[in-house]
Amino acid sequence: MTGYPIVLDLAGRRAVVVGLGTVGRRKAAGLVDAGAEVLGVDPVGPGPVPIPGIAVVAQPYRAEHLLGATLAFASAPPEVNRRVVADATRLGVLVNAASDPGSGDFTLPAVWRDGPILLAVSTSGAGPALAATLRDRASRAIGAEAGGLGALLTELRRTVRARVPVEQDRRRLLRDWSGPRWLDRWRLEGPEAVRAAMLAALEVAAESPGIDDPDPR
Ligand SMILES: C[C@@]1(CC(=O)O)C2=NC(=C\c3[nH]c(c(CCC(=O)O)c3CC(=O)O)Cc3[nH]c(c(CC(=O)O)c3CCC(=O)O)/C=C3\N/C(=C\2)[C@@H](CCC(=O)O)[C@]3(C)CC(=O)O)/[C@H]1CCC(=O)O
Ligand SMILES: NC(=O)c1ccc[n+]([C@@H]2O[C@H](COP(=O)([O-])OP(=O)(O)OC[C@H]3O[C@@H](n4cnc5c(N)ncnc54)[C@H](O)[C@@H]3O)[C@@H](O)[C@H]2O)c1
Repeated sequence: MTGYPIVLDLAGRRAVVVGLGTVGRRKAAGLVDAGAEVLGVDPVGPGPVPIPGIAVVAQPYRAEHLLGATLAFASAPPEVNRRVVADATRLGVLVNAASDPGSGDFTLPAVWRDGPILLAVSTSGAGPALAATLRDRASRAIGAEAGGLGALLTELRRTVRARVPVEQDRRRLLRDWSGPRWLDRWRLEGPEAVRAAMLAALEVAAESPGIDDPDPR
């Protein structure tokens, strides 16, 4: 069985990472990338290369460290992780268990981000290194244009909603701008050409409702 993927908004929410070794540091860095408020717990402290953006409690793990957490990550030695999983479960905090994944609530996919685009690949525990290989291959297939095009769409979708009065026109524009030809055009002609063409189509839809795209390349 595979799990249920969701995209969590962790901004301003606390994630507690117990154990800041190789695995815990990777989890903590990914959480910072996602905007979480990260608390690391490790008796050794932050280690020689501190992770920017995380707070560290230099103590052996205690259940109190989980208070106020939205997510917990058990990435210490297995005997500590078992306690983290038990405490988190009792407190209703969802927990990732690095040493015994089946005992926790969720596992992590291999991730690629570019602007608003997020690609996540899971092998459901079959092979984490394979997840990273598939992630690398899929991100190359998506290409370097997607992040820029995504960011432009974030901006233009707002303008479309504000300025294009006819729903059919709005839908036609937004569906068209999500087609693969715009990725190709971004690569061949550059971001400014794409932006100008989209703004021109937006202008037509705003000023002359019901007219087709004048630039349907
Ligand atoms: C994808 C990624 C995300 C992340 O953690 O950020 C991730 N592991 C990564 C790397 C990685 N992990 C391991 C290796 C060494 C090679 C190997 O063993 O294959 C490498 C490769 C490397 O280090 O390059 C060893 C390992 N991992 C787990 C166990 C325990 C077990 O399987 O029982 C063991 C054996 C430990 C031991 O030897 O005792 C368990 C889990 N690792 C998962 C995720 C979850 C399943 C995801 C899935 O199946 O898709 C799961 C179930 C739980 C979890 O941690 O969430 C990240 C990619 C980083 C990136 O490149 O972006
Ligand atoms: N999920 C994965 O990808 C993956 C990969 C390799 C290993 N593992 C498992 O993850 C765990 C961590 O692996 P690692 O390679 O990062 O190990 P590591 O030895 O590098 O790190 C473990 C950390 O836990 C800390 N620690 C020890 N006792 C603690 C306590 N009482 N409270 C808080 N922290 C404490 C240690 O100081 C150390 O920094 C292990 O249980 C291992 O079996 C998971």
